[in-house]
Amino acid sequence: MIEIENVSKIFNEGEEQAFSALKSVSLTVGKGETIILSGVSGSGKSTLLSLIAALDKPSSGKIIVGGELISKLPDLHASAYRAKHIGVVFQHFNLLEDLSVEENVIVPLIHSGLPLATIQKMAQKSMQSAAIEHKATQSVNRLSGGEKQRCAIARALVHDPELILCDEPTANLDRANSLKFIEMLEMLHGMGKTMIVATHDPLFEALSFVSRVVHMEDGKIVDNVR
Ligand SMILES: Nc1ncnc2c1ncn2[C@@H]1O[C@H](COP(=O)(O)OP(=O)(O)OP(=O)(O)O)[C@@H](O)[C@H]1O
Repeated sequence: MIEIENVSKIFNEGEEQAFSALKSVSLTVGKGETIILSGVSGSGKSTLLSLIAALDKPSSGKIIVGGELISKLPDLHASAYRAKHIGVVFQHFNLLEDLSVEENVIVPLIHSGLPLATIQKMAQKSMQSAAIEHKATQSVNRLSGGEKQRCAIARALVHDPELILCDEPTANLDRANSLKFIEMLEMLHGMGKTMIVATHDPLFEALSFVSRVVHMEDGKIVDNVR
């Protein structure tokens, strides 16, 4: 599903403040695998996720997702690739606070060209999967942290992506909500989704549905434990 070959990322390349955030990283992730990316703050986890999501491009190396070379996609194609294949859940949820839950959830479908009734049905289904449909009409700014996270999950799932990327998804959740989030990941794993979760959270250690913990240090993968 994902092949990452000798990927390096240098920020501010060629300038005095050039910084090498990823150093020749190689990783293969099979379809349906759940991978934990671990490592201290600054080790390169978010940078790697953003390259897989084609939100940024590597300085060198290749990233192939589902047979498509995404490391060189022009921006327009990169957003089409995300809209079709990727769901992303961020630490800070990245929701539009003044809009309702349902309005946030349909954002990824705005340019899909699908009829409104279809979009509303897809949003309904996704909000049900994420257990947030009872708050559909409520503004996001009045939700609790756990509810915001469930709204973010509903938005990430609305277009039924095969690949789900999570960046520190439980950093702003209490233990009970973190455990609920993990249950949801397990359900998505059962649906055959491929998932990569960057986290420091010890709750993710030794989960039965996780196939590997990939440990990063200083821009490199130092351990790839099955
Ligand atoms: N746009 C940028 N310009 C310059 N340096 C950057 C940029 N983005 C990230 N970096 C640097 O790259 C390194 C890796 O950052 P990254 O966000 O990938 O780490 P991380 O492992 O995800 O950390 P955290 O757990 O804190 O999110 C850090 O030292 C960071 O300061």
